[in-house]
Amino acid sequence: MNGTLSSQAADATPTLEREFDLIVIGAGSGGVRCARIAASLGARVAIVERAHWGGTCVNLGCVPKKLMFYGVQVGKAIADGPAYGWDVTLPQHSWPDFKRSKDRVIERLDGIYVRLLENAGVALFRGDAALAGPRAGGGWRVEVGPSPLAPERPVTVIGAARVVVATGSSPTRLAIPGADLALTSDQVFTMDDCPASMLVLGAGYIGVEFSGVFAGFGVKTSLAFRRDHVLRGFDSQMVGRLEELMAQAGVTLYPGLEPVRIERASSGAGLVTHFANGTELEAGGVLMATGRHPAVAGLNLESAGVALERGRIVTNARFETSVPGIYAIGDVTNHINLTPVAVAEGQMLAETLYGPGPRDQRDFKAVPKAVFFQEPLSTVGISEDEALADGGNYAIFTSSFTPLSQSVPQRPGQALMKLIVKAGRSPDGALAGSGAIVGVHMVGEDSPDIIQVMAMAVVNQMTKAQLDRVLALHPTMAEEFVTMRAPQRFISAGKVVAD
Ligand SMILES: Cc1cc2nc3c(=O)[nH]c(=O)nc-3n(C[C@H](O)[C@H](O)[C@H](O)COP(=O)(O)OP(=O)(O)OC[C@H]3O[C@@H](n4cnc5c(N)ncnc54)[C@H](O)[C@@H]3O)c2cc1C
Ligand SMILES: NC(=O)c1ccc[n+]([C@@H]2O[C@H](COP(=O)([O-])OP(=O)(O)OC[C@H]3O[C@@H](n4cnc5c(N)ncnc54)[C@H](O)[C@@H]3O)[C@@H](O)[C@H]2O)c1
Repeated sequence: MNGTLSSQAADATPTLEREFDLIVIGAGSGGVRCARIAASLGARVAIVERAHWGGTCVNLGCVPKKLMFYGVQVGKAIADGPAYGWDVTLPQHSWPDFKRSKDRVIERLDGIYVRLLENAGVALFRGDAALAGPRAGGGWRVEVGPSPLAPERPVTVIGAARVVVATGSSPTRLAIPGADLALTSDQVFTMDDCPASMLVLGAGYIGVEFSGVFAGFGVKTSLAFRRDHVLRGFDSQMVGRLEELMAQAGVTLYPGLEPVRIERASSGAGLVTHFANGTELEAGGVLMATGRHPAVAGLNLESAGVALERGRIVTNARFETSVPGIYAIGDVTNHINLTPVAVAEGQMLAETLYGPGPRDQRDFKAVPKAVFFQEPLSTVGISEDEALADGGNYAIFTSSFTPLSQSVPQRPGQALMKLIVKAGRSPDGALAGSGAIVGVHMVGEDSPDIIQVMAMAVVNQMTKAQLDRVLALHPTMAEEFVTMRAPQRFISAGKVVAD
């Protein structure tokens, strides 16, 4: 994969071997985009990757997770088959078979990333990168050493006027005894088989998504979390609906539990997790989904003077760190840890450094998000909780219904959709909800695709009155968003004023 390095001498002496205009550390979502665009704008670019081309999203994140999500949907479709007249027997899911298929797709994608970079003229270096001090005449030296996937590589030093740190983030393990017995999401993607039961710790994105995957693949699944509800920062009514769907999907929810210790079960091959209130839960495996931390270890950032704050690299709006010539993008800045954000940052930085400036100004305030549970929760803009907290006037439109697709197999579970609209007062003082659409939320099938489109309305400040001009496309789930007529309630000065 790494033609650039194959011709290097096996001499371990770190001499300045090649010079570039830009060195990008980390070939993930942000780094690859930044390197490709900078090279296309005429810069001489090197990219260093210690593990997988394409980074977390392609190898240990969004893509394999979405393949698992699809795998679960296939199982549901097979289960619905008899009700629709198909003669099917529900087979057992085979994790090893699925893993082989998934790995083939990821391997192909890794190859595509290498070709994209090479075709753009970027020099690829496989190894562990660290800042190695200033370069004579300005800029920085970067040392590329052995890494777990390139253990034999000699140390190379390359130099450039500018360095972009795009090293992403890594899973965090809680500092509790036995934490090493638990898996992280990285290991779930690479494990050869899945235990018959799984306990997931932590109910953020990864905890909720993997609970849906395990339960959907027939694994007995429990989810234990510290707070009263899953997913912090989302609209609480939507979270409530998601929790109903999680329970219907067979995920046992254990709120209010703080893990304190994990140990091997005395009987069998399972693990017992102990919680602060004395509760003990046993399962074949434990997934620790308790957050991620910026990947800054070993980069020598402190000795270069790069300012960190709670482990993340501090940058300004131009992605500049505290040290001239060193920039940072993506998860390592812990800004908004999503692939499209890292990609947009990489593109904007390359266009700023080697072009006339960013071609487009992205809106980082209304970022569409989806949590890919079996019925995903998707959202853009403000939640009803935020509308209540900000003291303004809002109209809340909702629609709750059983999707048509579920009627034949009589599968339980209701979709929920919500529009949050700025409200004004008519001359008689009554609230009227026809202003800007500031929040759109949905729990249900296809919600990520529907919310992606509705994000256009929020980002471009479309009004509810404009949305009302759109005819429905029938029969679809999405049509509910253009057929909501009367608000369920208004919010004014932090209070619900009509229901
Ligand atoms: C399980 C999971 C599911 C996710 N699902 C989604 C989703 O559905 N949608 C979404 O938008 N986001 C999702 N994310 C988040 C998304 O993957 C990240 O926000 C995104 O990958 C960040 O891109 P990045 O370029 O900042 O870093 P990364 O993609 O993490 O890339 C950083 C790269 O730097 C390399 N690196 C680190 N240190 C060094 C070093 N010293 N030398 C050389 N190389 C180094 C790493 O090996 C890695 O390849 C998910 C994340 C996880 C973990
Ligand atoms: N669909 C997506 O877009 C997607 C999917 C996965 C991950 N991501 C990105 O990756 C990031 C990381 O995901 P994540 O799920 O690892 O993190 P998260 O921050 O979303 O959730 C972490 C969970 O761990 C819990 N936790 C933290 N410390 C704990 C402790 N000491 N004891 C018990 N529980 C504790 C938190 O309360 C929370 O429930 C996300 O914030 C998101 O930006 C996005």
